[in-house]
Amino acid sequence: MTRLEISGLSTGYFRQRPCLRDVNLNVDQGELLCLLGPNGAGKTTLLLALAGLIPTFGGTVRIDGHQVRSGHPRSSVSSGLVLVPDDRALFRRLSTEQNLRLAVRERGSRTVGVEQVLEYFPALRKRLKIDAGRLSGGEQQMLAIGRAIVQRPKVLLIDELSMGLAPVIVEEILPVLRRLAETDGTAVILVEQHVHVALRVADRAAVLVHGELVLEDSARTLLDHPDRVERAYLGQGLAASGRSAPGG
Ligand SMILES: Nc1ncnc2c1ncn2[C@@H]1O[C@H](COP(=O)(O)OP(=O)(O)OP(=O)(O)O)[C@@H](O)[C@H]1O
Repeated sequence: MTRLEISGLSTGYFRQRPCLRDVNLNVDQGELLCLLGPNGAGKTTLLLALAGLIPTFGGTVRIDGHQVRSGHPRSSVSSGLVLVPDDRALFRRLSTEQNLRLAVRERGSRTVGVEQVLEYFPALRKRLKIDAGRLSGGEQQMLAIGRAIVQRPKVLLIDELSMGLAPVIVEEILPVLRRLAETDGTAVILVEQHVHVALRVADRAAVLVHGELVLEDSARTLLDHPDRVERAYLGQGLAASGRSAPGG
């Protein structure tokens, strides 16, 4: 079943000069899609638009068939969409536990308890009383995703999951997203700069270049044919962007 349906979406920071043009993308219930693309392609912009944090200039976004009001973060949140931004948006001076409890309180009845988050991320159990600002980068990312999990998102958007994290930590976090998709039916969009890592965990991948989706296929197919992703990037100069090459 299609959970997230993006049709003809155009968005950006200036109406006269949209960064994204006519984006069409569907994500199914329980599906994990990785969104790839070189620097400045518009990946973050797409997530911000879906979360209602920047305006859209055309097109529609639907979750479970219901249209989300564009440019209204509350409409996105009440439709079940949760964004984990690249800065992780934690309350740094509140403890891990307070960060989680606040997320429970913000969302009311549809939430899951703190205990369930600790089942997903046992590493946080010993850090409950520590201020979020004093956690390691990996723990902060776990907490940020934990705050999202509390809200039982229908659609979960994660920007730059592995930024600044050791590979071993990333390997600990990614299976949680898989589990969330499989057990709760969450549709996940993961923006990830390590192409190979992303393709290994995702069901499907989409490559955004210059604000347009230029490639969409199953992650398995693209893992077997990394040249296709490479070619999509190459128009934008993969080497110059500093991104890790597919397979790297
Ligand atoms: N606040 C802003 N105001 C104006 N233009 C912006 C703003 N943020 C981003 N842009 C521009 O929008 C375009 C898309 O940027 P975006 O950050 O979405 O790309 P990205 O694919 O997420 O790149 P990266 O991987 O480097 O984060 C770029 O040309 C960027 O310069």
